[in-house]
Amino acid sequence: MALFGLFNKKKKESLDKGLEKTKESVFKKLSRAIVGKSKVDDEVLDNLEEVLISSDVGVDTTLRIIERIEERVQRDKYVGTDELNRVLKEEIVDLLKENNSTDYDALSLPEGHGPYVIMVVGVNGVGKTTTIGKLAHKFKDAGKSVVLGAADTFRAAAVDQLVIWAERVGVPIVKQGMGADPASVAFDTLSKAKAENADVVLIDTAGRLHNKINLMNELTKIKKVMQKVIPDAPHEILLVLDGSTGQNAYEQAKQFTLATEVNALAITKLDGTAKGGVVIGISDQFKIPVKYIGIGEKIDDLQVFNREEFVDSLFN
Ligand SMILES: Nc1nc2c(ncn2[C@@H]2O[C@H](COP(=O)(O)OP(=O)(O)OP(=O)(O)O)[C@@H](O)[C@H]2O)c(=O)[nH]1
Repeated sequence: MALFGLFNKKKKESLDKGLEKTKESVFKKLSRAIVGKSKVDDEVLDNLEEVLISSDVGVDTTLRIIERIEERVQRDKYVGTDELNRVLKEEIVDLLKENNSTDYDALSLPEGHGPYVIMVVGVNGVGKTTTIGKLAHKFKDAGKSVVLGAADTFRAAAVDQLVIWAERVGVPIVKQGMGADPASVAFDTLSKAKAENADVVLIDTAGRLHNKINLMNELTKIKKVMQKVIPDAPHEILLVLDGSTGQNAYEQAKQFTLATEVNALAITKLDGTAKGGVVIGISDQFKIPVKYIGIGEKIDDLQVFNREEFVDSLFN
């Protein structure tokens, strides 16, 4: 229990530190929004709307949050500005619950399932390879056997980088030469994982967005070939987005959700940006749960997303 408490404390400290910039910016704006006001009225709500939109929460999600707070003000008759932080936290957590009603442990996999296959997608440079490395480390730490598949064969550097991560974490990797067919790499990876009865497979893919049809065709082909080995693979399509790109991340989410059935999100580089609000907006807008957040470059700087912890860290 004491050890668990220590772990949680460490996790919270890293989260607070990782979200420092967003938090500072939101806090400053919020203080300005309520200056000289003792109760939440229309003017405060207008200001709050501006705060959320300028914090990259997105227009639609902001309006949904404001609507919830308006209802709350009507119901409770009086909401003091000193309560605004608490009310905001509660309403945002409830909103995020709509995308994922149960609190789950992202690292605990279905029992007796065979290899759990995660296909990782996202454009170059968002932190895909790094996220796969960190995730492999997390699963390994949780006692799972992991196999990596280097199906981003478009750039030699991408394979090399994943090899470095595999060595660092101490997990096997399946690769072929540069320019090889990504679907063939995926096939080999799943065959190895199945033969060795591995717990988790993480497949890196090339995320070229220049042509939606190409992207769709490529991802569909990889999936089809995977299903020859494991019929219900991939179990998870994890889209990695760079949180520091703000509105660009929304656009990428739009393109990828049109191209394939994304069912989990990892949002990276939340450290060093004031745009952390994207986590709330993207999850709400696309109705896809955020499973992981990246808050630094080091191996331990990936956290399993917890909406209460996140919102608490942002608005405290
Ligand atoms: N600060 C910070 N940097 C990160 C995070 N995640 C990844 N990075 C850095 O972002 C850069 C790009 O990460 P990669 O993992 O190479 O990105 P990728 O999407 O695989 O890109 P390609 O390898 O070019 O396809 C690297 O320098 C990483 O160290 C994060 O959460 N925080």
